Formats: sequence, structure tokens, C-alpha cells
Amino acid sequence: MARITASVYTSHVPAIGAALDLGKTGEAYWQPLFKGYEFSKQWMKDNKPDVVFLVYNDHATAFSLDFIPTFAIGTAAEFQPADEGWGPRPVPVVKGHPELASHIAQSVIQQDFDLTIVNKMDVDHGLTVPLSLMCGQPEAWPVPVIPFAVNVVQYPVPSGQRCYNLGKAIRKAVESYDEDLKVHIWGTGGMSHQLQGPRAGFINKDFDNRFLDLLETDPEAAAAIPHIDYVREAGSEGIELVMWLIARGAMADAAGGPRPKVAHRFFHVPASNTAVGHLILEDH
Ligand SMILES: O=C(O)c1ccc(O)c(O)c1
Repeated sequence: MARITASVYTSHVPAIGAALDLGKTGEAYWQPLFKGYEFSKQWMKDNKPDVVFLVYNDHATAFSLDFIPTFAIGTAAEFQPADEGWGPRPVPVVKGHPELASHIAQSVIQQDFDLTIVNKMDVDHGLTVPLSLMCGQPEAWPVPVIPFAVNVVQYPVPSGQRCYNLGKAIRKAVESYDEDLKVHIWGTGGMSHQLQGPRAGFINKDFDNRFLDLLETDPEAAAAIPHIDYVREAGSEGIELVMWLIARGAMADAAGGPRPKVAHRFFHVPASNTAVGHLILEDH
């Protein structure tokens, strides 16, 4: 049986990818940020999964306003790093896991969550920056990745509660897969940031840290946060945090099991226009 063994939460700011790719990680501005992920890179080696199920949002790269899936699962054998205007990031191609992805699609759709099945797409900073933060700069990514794109760009976007419930369905799907696989589920995006309008540059450390607290100890309360609170308290792009609830809903306690163990927590402001939050939870 496949098992979800841990969840990882991290912001996916594109400038972090640029700092890595352009060799700027030692600069005073970036040093404290990358220091917060040193533990995580070692933890990733010590707790290497067989597959990462990576929840992120596409930033009008593979999708556009022409076509807006709420939840899209990548079932391809590989996904190319996208060209977001500066050429593709110089990172390895992302290898998928078509068998597990197809099984999860089958199981989750049968549990009444309608997923869009994507057999071909390029993946943008939403997916590659978390991989870089957790795995460094290897020749090849150490694990296959199932990309799972969520619409948090064009309203209506899914509620935190729906995302949390979807996480529970993903856990059931993984646990009904025959092969013995260790699976990590990662929720990415956030924390507070607003990239547009009069409040551009808005950051709310109090909200972010309360959210991290809730994620650790009371995920049901985090799931109950309505959209308007994210927009008001965490800025227009803070709504990306609903994606963290997909990963959180896949932990054992959401299904009545024990609370996960906090392996690592980190918070840093700013990275570009964004508050960076990071949490690693291990299932017992
Ligand atoms: O802080 C920023 O600059 C920034 C830009 C684009 C994003 O998708 C994001 O998450 C952050």
C-alpha cells in the first residue's frame, strides 16, 4: 500500500528561483532566506519519498483565461520547465508518475471531486521553485513529481474547506494504491502578498503566523477561513494559501488519526513582495 508520510508547505516566489539560477544565494538579501531551507534539504535526503504530489498554481503559463481548470492533475511521464518570459529556468525536466497519478485521478473523481486530466503541460515557478528549495540544484530531480494545479488566479476559486476535503480524498486515493510507495504531499504558494493595486506590497506577519499555528494544531479552523478573510488579511495573492489546505487535509489527523509531528517551521519577510512561510509535518 502507498502511504502519505509527510507534508511540506512553502512559498514559491519566482525571485527565489532567479536568485538560485543567477548565483545570488550568498548575497545579504537572500542569505537568511536560504538558511531557513538548509534543514529542509537535509531532511529531504533523510526522508526521501518515492513520489512527491505537488500542489501549486499555474501563473497563466500552461493555462490562460481561455481555459481555467479548478483542479488539474498532471498524468504525463514528464513536464518541461516553462518559459515565463526569461527563457525556461535551468532546472532538470520534471519526471512524473503516470501510474499513481492516473490512480489518484480515478479514485478522487469517484469520490466526487472533478479533476481535469492534463497529459501535456509545462510547469512554472509555482512548481519548480519549491523543488529547488527542497532539493537544491541537482543534475536530475531526486524524485518523480505529480503536478496538481489549482486555480487561485481567476475567481471563483475553490474554498479552503473544499481544498481540505480534497486532501482527505487524495489520502484515501494514495492508500488504495497497491505498490508500497512513500508519498509526500506539498502545498505551495502564499504567504501574505499582494502584487497589484493600491495595496501592492501588502504583508501581514500576524495573519501568516496565526495561519501557521492553525496549520499545526487546528487545521479545521484554518479550513473554515472564508475567501474574504484571505483577501483582506493576506492580500489578493494570499488566497494561494488554500492550496496548503489540500496538503494538510491529507495528513492522518484529518481522517481521525494522530496529529502530525512538526519537523521544521520557518518564516521570513520579505522575499521580493512576499512573506515566505515554510512548514514540514511528518505523519506518525
Ligand atoms: O513576490 C513576488 O514578486 C511574487 C511574484 C509572483 C508570484 O507568483 C509570487 O508568488 C510572488
